[in-house]
Amino acid sequence: MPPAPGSAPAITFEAVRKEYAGSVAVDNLSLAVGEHEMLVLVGPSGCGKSTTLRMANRLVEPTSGRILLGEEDVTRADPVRLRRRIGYVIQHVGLFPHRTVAQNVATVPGLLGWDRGRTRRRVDELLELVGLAPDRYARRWPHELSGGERQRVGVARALAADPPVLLMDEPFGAVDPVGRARLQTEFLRLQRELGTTVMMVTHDIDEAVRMADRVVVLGAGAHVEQVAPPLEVVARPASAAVADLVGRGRVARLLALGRLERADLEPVPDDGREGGPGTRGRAAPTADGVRLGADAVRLGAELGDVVTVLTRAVDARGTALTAVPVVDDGVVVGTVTAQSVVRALHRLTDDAAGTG
Ligand SMILES: Nc1ncnc2c1ncn2[C@@H]1O[C@H](COP(=O)(O)OP(=O)(O)OP(=O)(O)O)[C@@H](O)[C@H]1O
Repeated sequence: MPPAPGSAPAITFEAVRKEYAGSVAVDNLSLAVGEHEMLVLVGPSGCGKSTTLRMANRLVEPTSGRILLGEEDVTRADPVRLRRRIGYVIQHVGLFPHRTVAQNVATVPGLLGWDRGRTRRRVDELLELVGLAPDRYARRWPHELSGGERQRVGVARALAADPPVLLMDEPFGAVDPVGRARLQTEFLRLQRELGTTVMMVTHDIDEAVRMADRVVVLGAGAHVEQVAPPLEVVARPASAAVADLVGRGRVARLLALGRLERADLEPVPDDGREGGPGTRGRAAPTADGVRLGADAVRLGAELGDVVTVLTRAVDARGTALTAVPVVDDGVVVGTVTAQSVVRALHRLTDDAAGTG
């Protein structure tokens, strides 16, 4: 979610600059992460993503500018205390090899001086949350886990003391594509449930558009090319650099993010026999060219799902149908064809260019 009007952002970067030995990694970054927001930074290698993230928990000190956590200036906060309030997950999760899964997850509660009972309950709860049954996993050692399981333990460890803010640097980078998609979905569920504010770094635009409330596309020196919800970044790239990043597979991404609207639909055909002019709007009519039932799609459906239904729809004789009814609240409100999907793609992209 973008920051709610009037509420203080969870993290604010104000004209932040970072130089390493005279070379500029982050030039002049101003950015705000809303409370409970999932903000994803994406951009080419070396553009300053990790440096940006690491300045928020003072693993890296800014050369100039301010970073606020809520209203507190992190550059003045005690770094150790700060890091207990901010969870941090990195690609190769960095579990302590000589500590069990439970001991790893209990790291921050231990530092905070929680008693054993409370810590144990929290560890079990967190392991359940990330899908690792405590009785099977709590006593295992990191080397006895798969890469995906290690990553889950890393997430559980970062969330153990329920930090309001979580920083994640390529958290799923080391996991295979199938495991990765599952972890992304589960992580999003967890983040929504806990309301954690997350700032995440990835170089994978698909991961960014899949997970973010807002995507931040960065160029060299952490120059902000665009900050917008995923659909807008894909449909309306704000610069050539963003267009480049989303260019390959853009249509597939638009299909995954865009939804079917009334303006995209064709009328219900009026064949003069069945229903006549009154066909439209009636629940489940049957008319030639429009077969209702399994092949209807909902208004608001994901465009990709609409295409799937369209490519599979056949009539009683097995002949491919070119139009599929669209239902809203149990009422047929029109039909969708390949042409309607193309129209929807134009709507999404033309709107952006201010021409549609
Ligand atoms: N400790 C350091 N000392 C000197 N230069 C550094 C240091 N850390 C990063 N840099 C440089 O700062 C720039 C930004 O690095 P950073 O790791 O923030 O980029 P990134 O966008 O996260 O890259 P990647 O996607 O490859 O991880 C790079 O040019 C990098 O070489």
